[in-house]
Amino acid sequence: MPTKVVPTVAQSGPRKVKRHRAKKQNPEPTSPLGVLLNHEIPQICKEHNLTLEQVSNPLNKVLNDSELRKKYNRVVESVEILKYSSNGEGLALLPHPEIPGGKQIAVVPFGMPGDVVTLRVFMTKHTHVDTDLLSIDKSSDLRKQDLIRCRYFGACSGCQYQPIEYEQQLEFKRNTIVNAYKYFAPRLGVLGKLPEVGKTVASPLKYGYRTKLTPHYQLSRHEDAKTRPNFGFGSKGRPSWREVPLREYPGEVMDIEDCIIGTEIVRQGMKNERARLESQAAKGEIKHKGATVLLREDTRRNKDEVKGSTDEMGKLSILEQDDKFKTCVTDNNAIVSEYVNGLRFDFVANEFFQNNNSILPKVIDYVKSNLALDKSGDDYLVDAYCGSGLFSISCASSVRKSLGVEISAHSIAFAKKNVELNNIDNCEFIEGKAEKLFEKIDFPKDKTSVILDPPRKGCDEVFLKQLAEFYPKRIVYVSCNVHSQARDVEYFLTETEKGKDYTLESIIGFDFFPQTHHVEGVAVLSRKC
Ligand SMILES: C[S@@+](CC[C@H](N)C(=O)[O-])C[C@H]1O[C@@H](n2cnc3c(N)ncnc32)[C@H](O)[C@@H]1O
Repeated sequence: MPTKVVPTVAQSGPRKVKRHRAKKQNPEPTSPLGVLLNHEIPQICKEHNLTLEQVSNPLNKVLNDSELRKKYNRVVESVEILKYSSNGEGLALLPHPEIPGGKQIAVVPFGMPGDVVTLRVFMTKHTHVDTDLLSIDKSSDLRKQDLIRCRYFGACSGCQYQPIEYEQQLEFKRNTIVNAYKYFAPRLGVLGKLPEVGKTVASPLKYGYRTKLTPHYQLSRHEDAKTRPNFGFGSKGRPSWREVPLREYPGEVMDIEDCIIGTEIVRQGMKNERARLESQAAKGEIKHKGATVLLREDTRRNKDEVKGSTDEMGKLSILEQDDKFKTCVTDNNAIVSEYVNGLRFDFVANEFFQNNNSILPKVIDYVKSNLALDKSGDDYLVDAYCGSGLFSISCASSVRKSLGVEISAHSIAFAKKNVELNNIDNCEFIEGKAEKLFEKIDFPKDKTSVILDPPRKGCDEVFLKQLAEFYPKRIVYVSCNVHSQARDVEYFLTETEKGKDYTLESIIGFDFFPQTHHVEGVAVLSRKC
């Protein structure tokens, strides 16, 4: 006889219902989500006489009640897009699904201010809802659909601004900077210390400018080893407002055969690597479940030096342009070369280097002229966060001496090599955190200008305090995150002892990434006495 199993008390007791609890969102304040939660949502509430409570959602209830979730995850028609977020996504107010007369704030990727749209809410957060754009019922005056050049625009997460005239894109980017200083440097506004933000400087190339792309692939659970996985870029939700070709098993990664913001040789590299993945799949040779593939343009004067991505026949893809030879490198550790204003810069393929070569001469000219270097060449330069030496080396002929500091040992090694490659002898580089330069520096402060070009998170307070103590005559702050730049500039001018002696002379954007929401900010500070 089989043994009878008597349930224990715990087993026979009432089944515990697992309750979901929403995670508290605590984004980095200068990240796009931080800006949305701390500034853009409160701003919309203020403009529409709403309190934050009036637009908040009972997230824990929604997570634990499937009927309620159906009520929240719904299709909403006739929604007007009010403005862009700093991330290039539309922001709108929706009627609240539970509270009569109440509102919800919706984030609508690909929605443009002035559009009236139908959308689907697919995710509820405490503060707002995430949505997919289903159709545009009335187009914004700014929307020019015939400008869209990519068949994947409207689902791919890479570009936001393709249907917008280029001049208008520049104006949106200027507005992002205006808002960044309003949100992160409010005291400068009150003290009357904010100059008017200048007109964003255009990129010479509007497409075909990106010297680096990083498509990825991810084997989906539905795919057998012999099917090539999608190879491309992430999708932004599941919008259906535009017919975008999707493969049978759309995953997080969209299948994209070409990216028209890439340079010609990088686009060729993308085709080659896709074909390689196809043939590896056919042979069951895909080793990794997923990977990101580096595609980086390499430019050489000497054809014999070129190495890079090969086509299906195993032939090196090579492009001859302006007496130079371009290839697309896929090896993260390969050494690549770029030329800017005739100077050569070598660096490791997966280390930082600016991604839009066409705009660099304009940026360097602007930075150089705002360093206000003495024509006699008697000035000194500090290049903080110097990477492989782009700014130091570009300014070398106009200064007596420069000192660069950089945390990446690889980049420092290449900065030193680039000095030799360009026959320069007045640039020195040290490896370490930016503040390390103050242990070493002996430049006369009245003859020294400083370039800052930190990563997205900006500078830290320790560094900014020491910079103020060092007391250089001018500071040119280049930044890929205008929010952290605004925060740092305000801190420097108002919280450091000697920062109060400086004026914020100008703020301007450079369009390193046309068709996207990104903008590079350059702020110039000069010492009054
Ligand atoms: C935006 S890149 C600028 C590089 C260079 N100015 C250029 O244009 O090529 C920022 C650089 O800061 C470096 N970095 C990050 N944190 C740092 C720190 N705490 N101190 C010094 N360098 C840092 C990164 O390695 C990166 O090379």
